[in-house]
Amino acid sequence: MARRPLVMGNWKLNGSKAFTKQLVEGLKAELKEVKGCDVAIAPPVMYLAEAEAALTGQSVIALGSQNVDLKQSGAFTGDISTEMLKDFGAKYIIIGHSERRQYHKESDEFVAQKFGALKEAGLVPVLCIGETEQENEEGKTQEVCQRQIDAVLNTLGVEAFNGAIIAYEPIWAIGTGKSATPEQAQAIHKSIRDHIAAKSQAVADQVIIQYGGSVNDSNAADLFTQPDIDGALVGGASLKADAFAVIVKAAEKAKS
Ligand SMILES: O=C(CO)COP(=O)(O)O
Repeated sequence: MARRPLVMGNWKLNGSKAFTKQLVEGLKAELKEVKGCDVAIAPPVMYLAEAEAALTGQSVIALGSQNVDLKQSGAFTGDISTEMLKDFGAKYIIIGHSERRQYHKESDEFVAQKFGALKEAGLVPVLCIGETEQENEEGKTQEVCQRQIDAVLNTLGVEAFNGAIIAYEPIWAIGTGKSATPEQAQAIHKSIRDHIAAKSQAVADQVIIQYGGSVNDSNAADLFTQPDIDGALVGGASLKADAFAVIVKAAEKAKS
C-alpha cells in the first residue's frame, strides 16, 4: 500500500527568534515545489509563534512540537497543553523521544497517556521508540520496540494508530553520525508493522513509520528505498535548510 511519506525536523534545544525566522524562510524557498511528501518542523515551543507567523500563506510545511503535557489548565507550573499547541497551529507532536525518556524519566505508560491526550485533542502523535546500544548488542531491539508500542496498544487499542506516526530511533544512532543501515532499519520497521498487523492489518498498512538517527543529505535516499521506511525524523540536519530539503526531496522521489 502506498503511504505518503512524512519528513519532520526535530530542532531540539536549538535556535532563537531570529534563527527560527531565517530557517523557516530558507525552508519555504527550498521546499515550495514539493508535492509528494508531507513536511513538518518542530521548533522549540518558545518559538512556535515565530514559526507560525513565518509559515503563514504556504501549505507545504506543517508545524509541530517536541513535547506536550497532560493537563489542560490550572496549577501545573511549566506545563504545555494540547490546546495551547493547537492555538499555534501545531499538528504533529513528538512524544516519547529517547531524550525525554532518559533525562525526564518518562515511562512507557506516561508516554501512552500523552498519546491518548493528543488523539483526544485531534493532534497527530509522533511516537518515538528505540533501543539503547546495549539492548541492541543483547539482541533486544524488537522486544524493546514492542514493549514501547504495547503501552499504547494495550491501553488505547490498535485503532489509536490510525493517522498516527511511529518514529523508530535507535538511541545509538542519534547524534552519533552512525545511522542504522537501510537493511537494519527496514528489518525493524517491518517487525513493528507486523506487530501492529497482528491486531489490525488495515491499521498497520496505513501507519507511517519514520526512521530517525543521523539521517542526513547523503544517506537519506538509500534509507527511503526500503519499503517500510516511510520518512524520517531528522535532528541535526533539520537545522540547515539545504540539507533538510535534500532529505525531503529524496523521500518524495523514492515514494512517488
Ligand atoms: O533524535 C533525532 C530526531 O528526533 C535524531 O537526531 P539526529 O538526526 O541529530 O541524529
